[in-house]
Amino acid sequence: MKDDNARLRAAIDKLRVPIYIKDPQGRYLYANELACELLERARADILGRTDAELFPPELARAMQAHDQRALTGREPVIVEECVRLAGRPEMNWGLSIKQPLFDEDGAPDGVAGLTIDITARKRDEHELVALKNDYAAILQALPDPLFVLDAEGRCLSYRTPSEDLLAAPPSLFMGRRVHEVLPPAEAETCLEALREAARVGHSTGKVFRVDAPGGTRWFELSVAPMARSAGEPQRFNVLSREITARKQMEQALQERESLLRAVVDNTPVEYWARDLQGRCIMQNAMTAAHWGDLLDKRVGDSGESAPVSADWAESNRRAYAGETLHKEVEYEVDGERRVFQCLVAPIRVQGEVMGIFGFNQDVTERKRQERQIHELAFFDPLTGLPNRRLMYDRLEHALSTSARRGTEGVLLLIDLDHFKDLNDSHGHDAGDQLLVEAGVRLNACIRQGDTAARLGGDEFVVILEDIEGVAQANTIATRIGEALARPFHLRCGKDGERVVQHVSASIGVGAFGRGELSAAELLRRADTAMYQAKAAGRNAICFFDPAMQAAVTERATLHADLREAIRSRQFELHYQVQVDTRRRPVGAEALLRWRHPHKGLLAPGGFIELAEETGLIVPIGHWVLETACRQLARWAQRAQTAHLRLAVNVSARQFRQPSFADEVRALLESTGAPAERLKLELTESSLIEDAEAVIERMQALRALGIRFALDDFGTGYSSLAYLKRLPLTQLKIDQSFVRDVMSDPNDATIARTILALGSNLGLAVIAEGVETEEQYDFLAAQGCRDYQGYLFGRPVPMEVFEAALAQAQG
Ligand SMILES: Nc1nc2c(ncn2[C@@H]2O[C@@H]3COP(=O)(O)O[C@H]4[C@@H](O)[C@H](n5cnc6c(=O)[nH]c(N)nc65)O[C@@H]4COP(=O)(O)O[C@H]3[C@H]2O)c(=O)[nH]1
Repeated sequence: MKDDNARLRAAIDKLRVPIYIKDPQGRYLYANELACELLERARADILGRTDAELFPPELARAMQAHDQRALTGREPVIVEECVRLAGRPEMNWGLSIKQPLFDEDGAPDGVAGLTIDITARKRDEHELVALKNDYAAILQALPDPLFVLDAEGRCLSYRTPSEDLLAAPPSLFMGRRVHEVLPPAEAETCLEALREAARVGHSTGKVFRVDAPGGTRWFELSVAPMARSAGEPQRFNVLSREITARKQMEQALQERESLLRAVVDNTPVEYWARDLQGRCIMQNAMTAAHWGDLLDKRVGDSGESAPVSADWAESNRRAYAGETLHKEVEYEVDGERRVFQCLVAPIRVQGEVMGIFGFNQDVTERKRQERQIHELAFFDPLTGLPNRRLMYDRLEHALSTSARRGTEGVLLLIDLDHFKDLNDSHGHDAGDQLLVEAGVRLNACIRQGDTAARLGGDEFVVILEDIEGVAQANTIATRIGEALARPFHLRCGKDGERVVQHVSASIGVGAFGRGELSAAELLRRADTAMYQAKAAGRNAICFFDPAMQAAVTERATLHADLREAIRSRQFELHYQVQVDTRRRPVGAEALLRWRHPHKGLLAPGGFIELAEETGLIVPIGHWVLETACRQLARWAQRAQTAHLRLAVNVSARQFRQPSFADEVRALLESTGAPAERLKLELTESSLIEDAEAVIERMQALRALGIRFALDDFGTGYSSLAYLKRLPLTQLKIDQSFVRDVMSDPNDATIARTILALGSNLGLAVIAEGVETEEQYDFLAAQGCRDYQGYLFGRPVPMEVFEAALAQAQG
């Protein structure tokens, strides 16, 4: 027995639980090894001491109080105590059991105690409490309802900041499965969220809807499975967030986008939009039809031609920079050129450019219709010429321009003679053909900028702007009359029988540019003149203005007389002597005269211009050259005259004849005139057109020995560089400079300059129109070597010239 007690005592001593026994006064009677270890004292140091001597006062007081309670209560006291033991910095928790001890008489005999270390459990408990607090705080802060559902979707509990956030009153869903509360499809969505959460650990984004009295409400679920112990059924935390507002916004956006799409897709325009990177982010069906699928592509990726692409790139660049552009472009669609009106503009979000968009509207058809309308409104459908309205418009414009610029113009009113007869005999179709052809001929007779219009029926109007006097008007009117007089080849009847039709025109001319005149008044004048032409037997041109008419008539007469003059050889040549510094005759200039049967001897000033205009100068010039060559040949045979040169004026028109050089060569041959004695006087105007041909022609003649003088030098605009290239031998100072050489310093300077220039270019210079000794002296002082003018002799017939020559030589 004694051994057993000893073994028990040894075992208690070794137990890894602190065990102690105290006497009724609280003195330790026993402390096992671990108790001594924890107090870090030797057993002998502990035994006989009280808690007050071993522990901090507060702990000691508590321990004594527990002991006392056990003794008083006569039953064990179990307390949890927090002890900070020496050598252990952290708090330690112990579960102490205080067993009161009694002697045989039942009197208190002390306390036996043991303490179990519950520090770890206590720490867990603390953490759990903290976690619970956190959880509660999170739940508190949750803006959305949180449900706990089982795997069948039964609501086990819920928590919500407000019942308004619930899809239904709690009474409706608490303890119920989702299928009992929601329509099948929505319930299935919820269950699917639970299944997914069970499978992968969470589920987010599943949306179900509820048709509530106030309208449809949407909820988005976030589901997480709850932790469970073995054998526990699966439960889920389900967060249900109401997203009705977002859904409504999405829906509104979708509706708007659908609306926009519907509009954009059904509007007959191309629509596209690009993001900031230039990629196409939207296109409508029409854009796709024209350009193919552009989505994600940039400008240039869809096979446009380089210029189109460059143009677009530039427009896009400007739109990205914030500009809105409206433009009209033309490009090819399915091999056909079409016109598009385009808008390119920035897409702004809160003021910032986030991309660009554009519309391209195919306006080809509209343009065509507009053109058609314009043509119908302003052009005669038969001939395509401007109609009366457009003619009036142009006439008003011409009148104001001529008033502003001080230029002259005329209006021709043209009526086809006997046109009605053609209509009656060959039908309207033939008449129409003739009118169309007449329109074409009218247009061919006028310059660009002039107007030929059809007033209606067989009446046409031609507006000639900026003309040089009545002569030019008459020339064009005559040309028109001649053009219309050419035969018309028409097809008549069903068989298309060919008919040749001749018509003539009566033309009335009204002039404008001199004083105020309205369009209506001008037209009325032309109309009056046109009736005069009709009255004069048709096929005629009549001018409204009597003075004008007189001038035209006079010109017409002169023209006829000129023709007759050529036929009946009414021309003569007079010769004006040319002298050197010592006033010795060195030659003559042949000058044309016309011995008119009624008007007497006429100087060229009265007819040479008309001869030029009408081309009659060509045969006249030929006669002059031939006569001059004969004269030269005669001079060549006599020693007194063999050295003389003969200068002959050649008009521009005559010189431009391609056959001119051959003609001169043939004349030299046929007459035997010495070429080196012949001098052709050309004016600057003959030389400016078609420079290369002129030079070539001059060189061909120069090669024969013929010399060239440049007449009227200084009055034209020829560049010196060009003149240098011409094979000239002489410059002629125009008489206009010589006339005032003594009184006008400018003319003196010009004369001096021409002389210096001639010397520099190696050209002889002759001064014409020398009338006084002073002029002669001045020119001589400037180095002039040759002269012509009344001072030395007037133009005279050959007999007179030769007599004067003999006298001078004699
Ligand atoms: N006031 C004044 N006048 C003088 C004096 N000396 C000569 N004249 C005139 O000046 C003109 C010189 O001829 P032009 O400059 O070749 O100017 C010529 C020439 O351009 C042209 N012309 C004359 N004959 C012909 C010809 O056969 N063929 C061509 N194509 N044109 C000719 O007609 C123009 C005028 O010829 P004309 O009336 O004969 O007038 C001549 C002549 O009579 C003078 O001291 N004082």
